[in-house]
Amino acid sequence: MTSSVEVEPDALPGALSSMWRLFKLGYRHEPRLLTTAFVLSLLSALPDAMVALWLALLGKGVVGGDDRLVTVAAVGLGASATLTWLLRVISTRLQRRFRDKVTIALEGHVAGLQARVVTVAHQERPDYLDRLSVLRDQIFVLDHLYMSVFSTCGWILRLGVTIGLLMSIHWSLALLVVAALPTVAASGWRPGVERRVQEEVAPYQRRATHFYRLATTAAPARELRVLGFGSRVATGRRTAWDEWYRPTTTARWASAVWYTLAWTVFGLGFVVAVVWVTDGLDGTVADVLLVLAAGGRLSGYVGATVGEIGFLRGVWLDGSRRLAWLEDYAAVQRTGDGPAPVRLTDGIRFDHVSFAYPGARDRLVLRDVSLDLPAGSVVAVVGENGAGKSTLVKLLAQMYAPTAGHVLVDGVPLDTIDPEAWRARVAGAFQDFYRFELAAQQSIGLGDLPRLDDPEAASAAVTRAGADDVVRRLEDGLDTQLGPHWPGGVDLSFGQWQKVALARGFMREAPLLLVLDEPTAALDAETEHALFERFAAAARSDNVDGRITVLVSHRFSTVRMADLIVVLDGAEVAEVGSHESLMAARGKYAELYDVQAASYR
Ligand SMILES: Nc1ncnc2c1ncn2[C@@H]1O[C@H](COP(=O)(O)OP(=O)(O)OP(=O)(O)O)[C@@H](O)[C@H]1O
Repeated sequence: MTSSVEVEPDALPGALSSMWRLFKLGYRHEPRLLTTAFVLSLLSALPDAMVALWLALLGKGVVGGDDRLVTVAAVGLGASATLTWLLRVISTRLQRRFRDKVTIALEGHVAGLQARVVTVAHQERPDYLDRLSVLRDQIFVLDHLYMSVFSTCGWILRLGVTIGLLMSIHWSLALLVVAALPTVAASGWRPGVERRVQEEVAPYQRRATHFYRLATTAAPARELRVLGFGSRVATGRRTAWDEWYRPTTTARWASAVWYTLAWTVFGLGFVVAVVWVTDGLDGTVADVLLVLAAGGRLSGYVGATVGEIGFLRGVWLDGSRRLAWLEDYAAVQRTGDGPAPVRLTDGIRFDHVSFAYPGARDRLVLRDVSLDLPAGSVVAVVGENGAGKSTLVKLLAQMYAPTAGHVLVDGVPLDTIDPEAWRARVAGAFQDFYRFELAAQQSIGLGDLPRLDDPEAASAAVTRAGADDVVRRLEDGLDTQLGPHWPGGVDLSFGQWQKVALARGFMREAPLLLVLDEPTAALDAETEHALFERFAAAARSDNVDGRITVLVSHRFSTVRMADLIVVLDGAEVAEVGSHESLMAARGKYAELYDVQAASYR
């Protein structure tokens, strides 16, 4: 068992180890394609690198009048050209196949990892979102890493052959590579600088994208028009875009200057080498031709190697490091492995629980909360907006672990229980529910995966959620496709979607914890009241498992029927008790109740 959900690997893992992990992943999915693509990309490098040798031999043959040598060199040149083309075509086709297949595997892997993380911090923390945005939005580019590594190896092989050819004239010509070192150094250093700048300004890029979506998608379209802030959105996008673009281009321009300086050094070195072979070594025509051909190609190869390594470090490697980080993150998030209880006998206890959201550690959202939720009870949580009600519910559902203190289930710390086992015994509906645009049967059945396609279970859940009227109006009943974006799909009103979400929350028949976090906010007060009356009655009569129902609501007419009411105020528990005892105490609850009751008079 690992210790805590709060262990978070903050730094991105090393580049080489991340790349190695990505290769192992590719090999696991496509061993043969990966190996063949790699070997072919090496093979296709060889004939190209040999061209310098054939040119030198051709020159020597022509100058010395050696027809045999001319023929050999000409055949060599022809064969090199043909093989370079042929191997490149085959290798490109193969690589494309490998990329298609590995992209599908990678997408599945990343989606699986993100869904497997037991907490939701990585989807709520801005710094993690920035880190993961590349993986989420551009997962398809990760497969370029493989190609980039293959090409880099190909270019390095060409470089090796070319240096060997130069050394066949004189060993010191290998020093030409030293003149290329500044270009290598620049390509190792500048992409890192550019990447850091990009990471710094990533929030602006996300904001620009957010504004773009605001301006171009259907959901905010009505408010955008009625409130008339369309032009503000456009200006906001422009500003965010500038905030992203300016530092990015400055860094790119600085890189361009450094690269130019580095290449100037190489150019000078090349000129010195040619002059030295001609004058210093009194080289033959073949030597001069070889140093010209090989040296010229050397610059091309160094350029390509450096460019490829730059891409590799700047883009592709970065993606693999993010993926490795996500893998580590998902791995340490595994928490308790203990079984979930079969039934609750005592209940759930908050023992001096404090909580601050990751990324905002200095702001306690819950402070030293101690609370007993007795088995079999209906508990209502009330408090003003932002008081911490939903956060309390998130801790109960193990979306987060407390920053301090413990949540105990029948005396057992919740973080020692396997989150999946615990969540299998949790059911509920939330105010920020998701509209699953599937057939109604599945949109509801998702609430209990093993019974996804079970119409009887879905119908029972619909009745429990008081959503019969919604299903009755659907032309094909539970078989109706929901969501206007799909063929034959119907859209529902917000309240109807909320009832579908509520039915989904009621799919599980014997949860130990039923969480209702303002799931009926869009329904009228009377409907909500009637619904909760039924829930409360069911919780009291048919509750052999000691199920605890936790209800978050702003409506006191609903809240008053709970056995226990918890009043949160400023991150702390202000009061706990039944409606009657809290009214008698004339504290915060009575004050809030009276305000609401007065508005109904
Ligand atoms: N993911 C998050 N990251 C950082 N802070 C958060 C996050 N979610 C909520 N908060 C903050 O925690 C505080 C409590 O939020 P919470 O959603 O628990 O309140 P609530 O009582 O449910 O409010 P409401 O009645 O409006 O739903 C708020 O100040 C909110 O800004």
